[in-house]
Formats: sequence, structure tokens, C-alpha cells
Amino acid sequence: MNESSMISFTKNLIQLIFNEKNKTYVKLSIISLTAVYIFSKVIFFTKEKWRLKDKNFPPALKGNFLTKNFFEARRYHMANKTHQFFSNLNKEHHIISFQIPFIINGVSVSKASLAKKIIYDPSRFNRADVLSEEALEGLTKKSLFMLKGDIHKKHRKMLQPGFSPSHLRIAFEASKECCGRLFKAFHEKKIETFNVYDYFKYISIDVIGKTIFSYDFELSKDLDVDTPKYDSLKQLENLNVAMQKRGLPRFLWWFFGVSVGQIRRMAKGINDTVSTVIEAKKRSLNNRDPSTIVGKWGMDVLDRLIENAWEIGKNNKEAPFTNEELRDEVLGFYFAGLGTTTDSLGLAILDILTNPRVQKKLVEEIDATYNKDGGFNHENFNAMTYIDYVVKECQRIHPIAFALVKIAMTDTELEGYFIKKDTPVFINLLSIQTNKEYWGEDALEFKPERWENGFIPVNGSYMPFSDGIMACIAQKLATVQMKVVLIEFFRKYDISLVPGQDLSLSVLNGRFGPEKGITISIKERNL
Ligand code: HEM
Repeated sequence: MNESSMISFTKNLIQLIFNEKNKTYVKLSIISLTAVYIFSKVIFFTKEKWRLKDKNFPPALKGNFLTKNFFEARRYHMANKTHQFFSNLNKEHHIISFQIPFIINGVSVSKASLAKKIIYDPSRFNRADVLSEEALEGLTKKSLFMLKGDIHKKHRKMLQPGFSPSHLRIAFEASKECCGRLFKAFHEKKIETFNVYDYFKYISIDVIGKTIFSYDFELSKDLDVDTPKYDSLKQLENLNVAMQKRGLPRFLWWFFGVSVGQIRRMAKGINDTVSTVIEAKKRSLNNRDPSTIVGKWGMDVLDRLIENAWEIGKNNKEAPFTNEELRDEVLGFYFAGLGTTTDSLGLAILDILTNPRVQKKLVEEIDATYNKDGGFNHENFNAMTYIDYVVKECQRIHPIAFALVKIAMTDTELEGYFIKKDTPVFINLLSIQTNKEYWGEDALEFKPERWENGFIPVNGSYMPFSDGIMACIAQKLATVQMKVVLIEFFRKYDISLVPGQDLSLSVLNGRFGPEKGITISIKERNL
């Protein structure tokens, strides 16, 4: 359990105990189970402290021997500024420990070379089981972003061909189409001012659907948000919120509505949709019916996955992917891709609109290239360079995955400091990617031009999609989508921020961005 889930745990617990609807025996069982849990933690940590008393832990910057930096952390969390807590802690030291007594004893790293070392040494630092399998039990137990070791390698090998250049073309066309129909709906419904998160998520879900398994959720079309087609998104959003409660001790899951059975019921609709598509695809692949398998640019990611799984299974005599594995992978893409792309797009719009010089230069490039060769196509898209620098710079200065989380697999050491087995290790991307040591005196300035002339950053100082074997498998796809959406929006509209909003960045419910979103005004350009 990390500090933010500990704070929401405490809040939720108090609500449960004081909720008048709950019967006395329910309240008493919650109180006694929690007391037993806390007592067992106290015993465990006291024993551990004694055992490790001579070890050289990384420095902890604040706090006293009893509360450690709990109150410092709490101050930031209560203000939803976790990202600043990390950055501030790592400002002076490259490696620090932050300790919340009885709850967490984590390490935060902000040295580029050390970050690389951690990422490339999975035998010492890897994904935490508790952060993955347990958290998603009942939902997507076998999706790539929660696997590790040989099973991760097997899934990655089968999935990789699904992210080949032909799929980037599908992503390009899908993003373009989704923007087009969203603009049509804006026009028909006379929408001129809106919160970007409200609509970018429709594009993200539709693009993932179309690219991964040729399924059109049609959420960026019509915008009749009360119709049943929006239920799948609501389900995904509810599941995302539910997943955050999985940070609570397991015995409390049922009370908070996130037990395995409860989550299975919540996920039923979306699971059924995906299973139906998989069945149809398996049938059409069996029959080799090109009209149902192949999109304009070839097979989609799911086709490729099914086909690969069969091929590899045939050659190596491994069992092909089960339907459950296939479904988990598809759903996993939504969990890994929906919020990340939507939030990255939000932050990119914010970065561009708060830098009028960049906005002007970007629009000039778009106007000069957009209609070359008879319309916006994959070729003139690839000819645009400034948009590339802009997106890279957005992801440098505001990486939505602002800390990459690993866990120590054994008792080990980093730069001479002792790291205990199971310690969470946070690679502080936000700090690394804005560090003057790596980026120069203008590290905190939003300056896309730094990427000109094939600029290559210091090794390990730029990893918005992580790196190595567990780097984002869809990073090219996500980048294509972000670029197309930005190009289409800035081509179609004069865009400005609605004045008077609080745009300071925070971390709320897992989202890194302004707490209340980003409200913009759009006005169709006279082209
Ligand atoms: C701008 C958008 C995105 C960002 C910034 C992003 C970032 C990341 C990061 C940092 C990781 C590594 C996580 C770790 O350390 O465990 C990751 C992994 C992953 N991402 Fe993305 N992601 C984005 C979009 C997407 C999309 C659109 C999809 C799917 C369609 C996706 C699917 C995945 C998967 C499956 C993994 C696990 C890879 C593996 O373990 O082999 N991501 N992503």
C-alpha cells in the first residue's frame, strides 16, 4: 500500500465505520480486522528494523525516527501534489529513501545512469506481483503490462508483430477518422467550449478499438452520451476507479466492492464484447475469409496475435493462447492505453497553448504541409517535423508516467546503499527529465527546438515510455495518435484556453494534470 492509497484507505475506512446503513456487526468486524492487520504490521516492521539495524539505507531527507517523512508526504498528498513530493525529495540527492512507518519504505532514484541500470536488470528489479497480478485479479490477470519473466517474454514475442508499421497506418487512419467525426458532432451540437479530457477519451477508445481489433465503439461519433454505446467506457472508467481500491488490504476488498467476484460482475459487459469479437476472428482466420480478417492495411493486432500464437504453438509445441489470455490482452490494452493517451494529449494541449510562440510555429508547419499531395495523408504526415519535436518535448517536461515503479527482487545494493527485498523503487522520471545536469540551464523551459538536428539525450535521461523489454509496446502507435489529433485540432480550429481556470498540475485518482481538467475554446478557422 502506498501513501496515497493509505490516506484514501483511512478516509474510506472512516466512512464505512460511520455509515449508518452498516450494521453493528459489520462495523465491529471491520474495526477488529483492521486492528489485527495493523498489529501484525507493527510486529513485522519492528522485527525487520532490528534485523537490519546495521545496514546502510539511502538517506531519508525529512522527518523524525518515529514518523519518518509521513507528515511531509501527507502534506503533499492532501494537496494532490504527489509528483512534487517526489521531485522535491530528489532535488539534492540522486537516491533517497522515503519512509512511512509500518507502511512503506521506498526508494526514489533520479540519476539517469542508475535508472537505466535498474530497468535493465530484471533479476534485481522487476514488476511487483502485488502491484500487478493481485491488483487485477478477476479482470485481466494475463495481460502484458502485468506479466514478468518467461511468460512476459512469450506474450511480448507474440504481440510485437502486431505493432509493425502497417498498424501505424491503421492508427493514423483511425485517428484521422475519429477527429473528423468528432468535429462534425462539435459542429452539429454547436460545442465551442469544453474540457479536453471529456472528448479526447472518446478518440482514444475508438482508435485503440479500431487498431487493435477492428472494432468501432463509435464514441467519437454523434456524442449522444446517454445512449448505450457509452456504457463500455463507463464500465472501463468504473473498473479503473475500482482498481485503485485494490491497494487496500485484501480482507477489505469485499467491503469496498472490489472483491474478485464483484469485479468480475462489473467487467462482464466489456468482457462479453471482447470475447464475441475474438470468437468471430478465430472463425474467420480458420476459414481464411479475407473480407472479415483483413483491414485495408492488413491484419489488426488481434489477428496477428491469434495467428502468431498458433504458429509459435505449432512450431514449439506450446499451447496456443487460450481465449482468456487473448481477452485479457485486449482488455489490458485499454487499461494501459486509454488514460495514458488521453492524459498525454491533455498535457500536450496545455503545453502548446501556454507557449504561443510554439503554437504559432506549429500551425505554420501544419498549414504548409497539410494539403500537399491532395490532402492529409500518411506521406505528408511523415514529412512534418516540428510536431514531432513538440510531442517529444511535452513528454519530456510532463511525463504522465512521472515515476516508473519497480520492486527489489532480492536484498541488493544501489550505489553502496542497502535495498531490502520487496522495496518499491521509484524511477523519478519527472525529476530526471527536467534535471539541468542532463538538459542544460533551460531544462525547465518548454523548447521543442532542442530536438532539432537529430538531438540525442544523455543515456537514461528521457524515458517517457520506459525502456528495455518492458517499455511501452504501443509507443509508436500512441505517438502517431497524439500527433494526428494535435494536427487535426490545430488545423481545424483557432484554440485558446478559457481564462481564469486553475491549471496547476496535481495527481488525482491516478491522473497527472490539472485537477479540474483543461477547458478550451475552439473557433473554426477560415481556410
Ligand atoms: C502517450 C501514451 C502512453 C504512455 C506515456 C505510455 C507509457 C508506458 C510506460 C511508461 C510503460 C512501462 C510501464 C512499466 O514500467 O511497467 C508502458 C507499458 C505498456 N503500455 Fe504504454 N503508454 C502509452 C500508451 C499506450 C497505449 C495506447 C497502449 C495500448 C494500445 C499501451 C500499452 C502498453 C502495454 C501493453 C505495456 C506493457 C509492456 C510490457 O510490459 O511489455 N500504452 N506504457
